[in-house]
Amino acid sequence: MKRMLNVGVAQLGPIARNETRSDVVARLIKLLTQAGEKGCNFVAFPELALTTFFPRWFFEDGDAELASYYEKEMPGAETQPLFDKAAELGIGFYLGYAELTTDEQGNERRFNTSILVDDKGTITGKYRKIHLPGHKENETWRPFQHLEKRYFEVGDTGFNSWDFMGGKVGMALCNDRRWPETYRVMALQGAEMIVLGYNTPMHYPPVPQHDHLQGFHNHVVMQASAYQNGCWIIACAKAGKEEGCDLLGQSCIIAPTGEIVAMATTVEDELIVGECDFERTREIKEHIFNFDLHRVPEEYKIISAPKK
Ligand SMILES: NC(=O)N[C@@H](C(=O)O)c1ccc(O)cc1
Repeated sequence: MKRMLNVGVAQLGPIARNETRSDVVARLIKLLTQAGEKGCNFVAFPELALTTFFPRWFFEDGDAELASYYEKEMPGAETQPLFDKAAELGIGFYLGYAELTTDEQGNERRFNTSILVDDKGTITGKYRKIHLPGHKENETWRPFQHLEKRYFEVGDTGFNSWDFMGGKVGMALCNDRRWPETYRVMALQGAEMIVLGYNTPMHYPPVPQHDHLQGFHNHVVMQASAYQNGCWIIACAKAGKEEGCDLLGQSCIIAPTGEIVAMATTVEDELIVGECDFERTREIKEHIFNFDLHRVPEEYKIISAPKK
C-alpha cells in the first residue's frame, strides 16, 4: 500500500474578537469540505484556530473574556460538528486551540495545544506548546501585546511522533518552528512529517528592523529543517489583518528536500493541497542525513546540558 497523505492546508484569514466559535467552526468545515472535493485525506488548521489571537491583549487574571477563549473539552459542543464532518468525509486533521484543564490536585492548567485526529474522528495525539514567545506583564510601550508567557504554561507533553494514517507524524506550534531542536527531537523518533500552525505578527516590536524579514525567516527555518531531518513540513497560518494586527500568510507544504511544493497566495481563508509520499523521506534519511551513519552525538552534549 502507498504510504501517502493527500494534505490540505486550511489557512485562515483573520478571526474577529466578537466572532463566535460556531461561526469559526463553520469556516473550518467549509475548508474541510473543499479539501474533501480535492481528494484530501488530511487537513491542517492553524494555531489557536477557534478564536482571535487573544494574547495580543492584557487581561487581569480571572477576566471573563480571557476565560472565554479556552476550550474545557475537545471536542466540545461547538467543535463536535467539525469532528463529525471530518469523520463523515474520512479526513484526519490537525487543530490548534487554547486548552484549560484541571489536574489531579484540582489546579487549573492552561496550555497552547494541538491535536491530531485520525480519519475515524479519534484523537491520536496531543501536543502542548513548549517554546512560548513573548512576555508575562503588560508592556504598554508595545502597540500590541504578546502575552503567551502569561496565559499558557510551558507544555508538558514533550515532542512526540505518532503512528498516524500510514506514517510517523509529529506536531509543533508557531514559535517552536524557529528552533532546530524541535524538529531533531521528533526526527530522532522517526518523524516523517511535522505539522504546525502559526500566528506570526508582521511587526516585531522589540526589533522592528526585522519586520521585512518575517516571510524569509518563516521559510528559511522550515525549509532547512525539512531537509536536515528528511521530513515533510506542513505549515498553516492564521493570516491577514486581525483586530488591527497584520499576521503573516505563506502557509506551505515543504518536501523532505526542503523545496516548497505548495504555498498560499492570499492572507484569507485559503486551501492549498499537496500529495505527501512518506517514502520520499528516505531520499534524505537513508543518505545525506542518515543519522545512524553520520551523526556524532558525543560532540553535541552541550545542547542538552541544563541552562546555567
Ligand atoms: N504565536 C507565536 O508563537 N508567534 C511567534 C512566532 O511567530 O514565532 C512570535 C514570536 C515572537 C513574538 O514577539 C511574537 C510572536
